[in-house]
Amino acid sequence: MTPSPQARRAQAAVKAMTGIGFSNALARTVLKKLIKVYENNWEYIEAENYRLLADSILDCQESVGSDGNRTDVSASVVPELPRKRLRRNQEDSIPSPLATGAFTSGESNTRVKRIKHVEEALCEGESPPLSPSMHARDMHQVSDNSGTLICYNEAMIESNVKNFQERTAIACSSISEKVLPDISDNYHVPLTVLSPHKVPSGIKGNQDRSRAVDIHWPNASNGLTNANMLEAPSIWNGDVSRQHELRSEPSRFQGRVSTNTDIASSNTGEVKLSLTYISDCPDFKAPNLESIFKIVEDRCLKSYKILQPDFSLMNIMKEICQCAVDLAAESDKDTQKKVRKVTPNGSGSPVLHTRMTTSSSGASMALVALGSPRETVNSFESSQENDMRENSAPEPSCHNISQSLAVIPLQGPLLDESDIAKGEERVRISLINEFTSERFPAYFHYIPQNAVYQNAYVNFSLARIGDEDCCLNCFGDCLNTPIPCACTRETGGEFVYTLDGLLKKEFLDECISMLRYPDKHHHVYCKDCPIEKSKDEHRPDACKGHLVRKFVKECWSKCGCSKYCGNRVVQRGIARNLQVFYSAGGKGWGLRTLEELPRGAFVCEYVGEILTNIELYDRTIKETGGARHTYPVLLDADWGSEAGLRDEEALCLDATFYGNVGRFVNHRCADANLIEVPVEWETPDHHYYHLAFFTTRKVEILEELTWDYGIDFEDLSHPIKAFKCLCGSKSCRNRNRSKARSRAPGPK
Ligand SMILES: C[S@@+](CC[C@H](N)C(=O)[O-])C[C@H]1O[C@@H](n2cnc3c(N)ncnc32)[C@H](O)[C@@H]1O
Repeated sequence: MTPSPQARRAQAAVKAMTGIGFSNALARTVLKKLIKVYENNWEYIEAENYRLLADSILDCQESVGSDGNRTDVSASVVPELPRKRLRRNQEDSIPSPLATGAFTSGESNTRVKRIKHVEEALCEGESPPLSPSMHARDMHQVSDNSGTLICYNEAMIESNVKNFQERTAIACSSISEKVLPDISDNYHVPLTVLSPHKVPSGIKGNQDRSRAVDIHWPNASNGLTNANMLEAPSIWNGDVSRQHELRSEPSRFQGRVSTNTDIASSNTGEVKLSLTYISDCPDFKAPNLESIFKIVEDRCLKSYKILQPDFSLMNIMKEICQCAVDLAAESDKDTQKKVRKVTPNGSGSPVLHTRMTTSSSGASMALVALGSPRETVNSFESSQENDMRENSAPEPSCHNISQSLAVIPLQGPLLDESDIAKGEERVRISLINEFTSERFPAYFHYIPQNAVYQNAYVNFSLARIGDEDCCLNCFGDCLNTPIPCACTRETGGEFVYTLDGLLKKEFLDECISMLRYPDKHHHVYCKDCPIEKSKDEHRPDACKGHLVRKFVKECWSKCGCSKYCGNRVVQRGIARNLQVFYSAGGKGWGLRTLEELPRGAFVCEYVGEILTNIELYDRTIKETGGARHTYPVLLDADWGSEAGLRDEEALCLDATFYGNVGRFVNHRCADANLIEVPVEWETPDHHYYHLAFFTTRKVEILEELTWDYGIDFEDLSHPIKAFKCLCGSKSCRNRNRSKARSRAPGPK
């Protein structure tokens, strides 16, 4: 009788096993279990010349412990069904050690196969299928003549390696040809060093909340340190769910190297772009990433006739990130037909925020994608699901060296919809989008007070505050004393606040008039204007003039009054009910009030990083080619009063990366309901001061808060490109170009 196909396959499997020295009985027993567990799915059993079967038999042999006691074969030997075959493509190109006949049996065979098995599990992100009897010492350092292959710490093995992040050491290096003589070198060289706990250099502040990622670009010639290699698996953690082969055009170098470029995204929202070299040439060295970028840029400039002088591959990378964001938002729009109200704990829409930062040294870069990882994946899910199971992301392994660019999401919620200020303000400030699927604004770090970025000279010292600049002998509330204290010197011997904490009418009127009708007010002209210098350092134009602004001077720590003194309004922070909301009409996110505000009410400060003018220039021009809208505000209220302002004294506030709710206030030409007023307290020196928003009129509940950025929409030479104004004001300067006026360079 002709054996059934199933029987024929079983016979072949057993024959293969006896052929390499296993007993017929054991092979049959284990095979039976495998067939059962894998539900007759022979594909797994037959793969790589029955590698799974061979490994299971080896484990079975070991499970007959050193004490001679046999453990239950079904429980301990047969591995669980594999969840995903992440490296199938690569494995296909690598002959199985069994197939090559490189190993016979015995200890070295067992060891190498185990290594391979563990290594495969690493790449798949599964816990390595260590048998319970495997001794920690076996894996603590598995090495042979070729050097260290894999190291685990004992604790991890004992806990059956549940979590890769608990791993303290996994070091990989190439398996030498002595060990795997016929394995083609498959260079999958990581260009990146990924650490989810590092903050990009150049970014200061609360570092552990930021949880951004540093991506370094080591020279391939330097190679990766083992430490570098340690981190990659924990990030990918095996749940790569989606992979797109962007291009699979093997470009032949010296006839023996081909490359693959893949994009993969994981269930946790990571996006990984990887460039894989496949070479059978033993001397092949992966090139340095910067050189690759340079060549690609040159080629693009030539072949694609790209004209922008600031074209760079990094910008293209940023574009890719931006497209991912747009696509995610688009795809969500399609799936959500109705507008949804975002509730604090509600499940939101897919959104991926991207941001790039460059360190001042330029040696490292970070591409950070932020958002709701699960949802990000959802946005891609429907169409490509099956592809992803088949084509999985190549992962670094002992015989693979990988080069990759990775976009890593921050873990956990980034912005809290119930309080975007993260508890940093006296009041909660909620966030809502009733119009689009965008759940959060682009990433920024909330700070309630200004913070120096790097070089700005901001010196707060009690010694620098003279007796004439504080009210040492006051007590309680200065506003209640019959004679105005020394702190009113700046404002002509009068407090500018009413007993209700509002700006007095006369003071407010003058501030408004100054900004709305600048030509009627006094200007000063710098000898060496920092703005003009930042445009052209060697041949700066003459200063266009700066308004001499009116300052509010609040009492402070050196004063004798209490913290609740009526002359301390801005420094006590936000007291009104505000909300960040998605504004209709194309202006993006904005700020509105949830309570009625009287005229002259303090709303919030404009908080950001304190930068020197040069730093601002570097940030906006050198790093982004001027294409990005940042949020800089010049602190030029007193620039003209000093000849030869030093760079570290010509300051501005940039709320792009760090800021408070002030960064959401949109622009309105001429008749905005907020006005920015310079306020000093910690220093009498006007290089640095606070910018506080006060209402110019009564503002209704839910009304959007706006201020006039002072943009000259006609000044096309300004380094920071203006946007197309959608303020809707009758006096919009962008629409009535002839009426456009120049105030401070904009956006201010
Ligand atoms: C300080 S931010 C305001 C918050 C911003 N809307 C957001 O979504 O983050 C300034 C940016 O908002 C947009 N914007 C503000 N006012 C606008 C207006 N009147 N018309 C069009 N866009 C505006 C511009 O993109 C500008 O660069």
